[in-house]
Amino acid sequence: MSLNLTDYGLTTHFQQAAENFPDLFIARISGQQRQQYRVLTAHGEAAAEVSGKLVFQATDPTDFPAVGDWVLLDRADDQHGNAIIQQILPRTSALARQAAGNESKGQMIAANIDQIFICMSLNADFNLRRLERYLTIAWDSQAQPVVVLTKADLCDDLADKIAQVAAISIGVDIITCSSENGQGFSEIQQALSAGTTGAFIGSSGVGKSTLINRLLGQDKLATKAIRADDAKGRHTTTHRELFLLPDGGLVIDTPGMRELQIYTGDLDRTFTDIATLATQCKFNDCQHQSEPGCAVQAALASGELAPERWASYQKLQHEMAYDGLNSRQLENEKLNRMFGSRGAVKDLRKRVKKRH
Ligand SMILES: Nc1nc2c(ncn2[C@@H]2O[C@H](COP(=O)(O)OP(=O)(O)OP(=O)(O)O)[C@@H](O)[C@H]2O)c(=O)[nH]1
Ligand SMILES: [Zn+2]
Repeated sequence: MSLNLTDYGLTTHFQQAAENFPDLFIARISGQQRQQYRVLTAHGEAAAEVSGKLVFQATDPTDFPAVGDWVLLDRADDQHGNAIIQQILPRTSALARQAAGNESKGQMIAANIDQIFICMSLNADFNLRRLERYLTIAWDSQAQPVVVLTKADLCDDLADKIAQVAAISIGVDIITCSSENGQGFSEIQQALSAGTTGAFIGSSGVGKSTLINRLLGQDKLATKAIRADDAKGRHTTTHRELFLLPDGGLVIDTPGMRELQIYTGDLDRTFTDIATLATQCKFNDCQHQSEPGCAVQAALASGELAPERWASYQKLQHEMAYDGLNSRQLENEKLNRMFGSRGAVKDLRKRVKKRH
């Protein structure tokens, strides 16, 4: 079997990065179970594991490959044993979460995602503060967020709900959909164009699996109703976590995505209104508490800034702590490390810490 990796999202960006290593073979991670990886190569799907050198050099869980990563293998297939992953190519985006039991280390959920579809249902799950939280995670990953409002069939004040969402989703497209009547599906398909990779995040039960199955044209993912039957052993789980859609887009769906908590975030992108206000404060280092000439406090007093939104901002700011580094900085840090500049990394950390 042979695969055209362009179908699986290979771009000239990654191709060029791989050309620096003419003896190695490019592949994309399509599944992971602990240390065991599935990869897509030009020759088809193969089993792979990371090299000892990669393990030895790793200083952080995010140094390990994740689903969606483009990697370099020592061989083109696994006919003579697992392919060995020698290198991870620099990521264009990274979705990470806090590693279990570790406050300062990140764990990769998925890499090289182009669009993050933030799903929120128009009935029980509707919560603007939660949306701000997901937007913050999405912006930070470097992927483009898209808001997907699900279960439109269960909503009778659609225009009002959309207006509320639009007010806080600055720079983001909003798609309204329903799996009951197919509304909004073509818009999602358009946003997930051929060769680009999407991920669906959002609370449990908002309809992510239902949506992905619809896009796939078949029931590959167990929805809540089906999972209840799982105890009877009717459905075997696949290790595949990267799916090719009939229309050419790709979807990454990993278990970690379903337990996404805030870990790093880009607050300035989610709260551009507050970021703009802050530039108008009298003091550069204004903490927006009781300083004279604080534009944020003034906006709160005049009603221009909603107190719930300000509280949400402060809460998220408080939760985010990774030596103050966001995902982009973490990736840069990784590049430095690849070029052996440990000193540079330490300096970066120190600089960022000072700033906060
Ligand atoms: N009325 C209505 N129900 C829906 C729609 N989409 C999904 N559902 C139902 O909502 C329930 C949850 O859907 P899932 O697709 O399993 O939700 P999920 O987001 O994948 O949930 P997790 O896997 O727990 O993260 C199921 O019973 C679906 O049938 C919709 O557009 N309209
Ligand atoms: Zn201020």
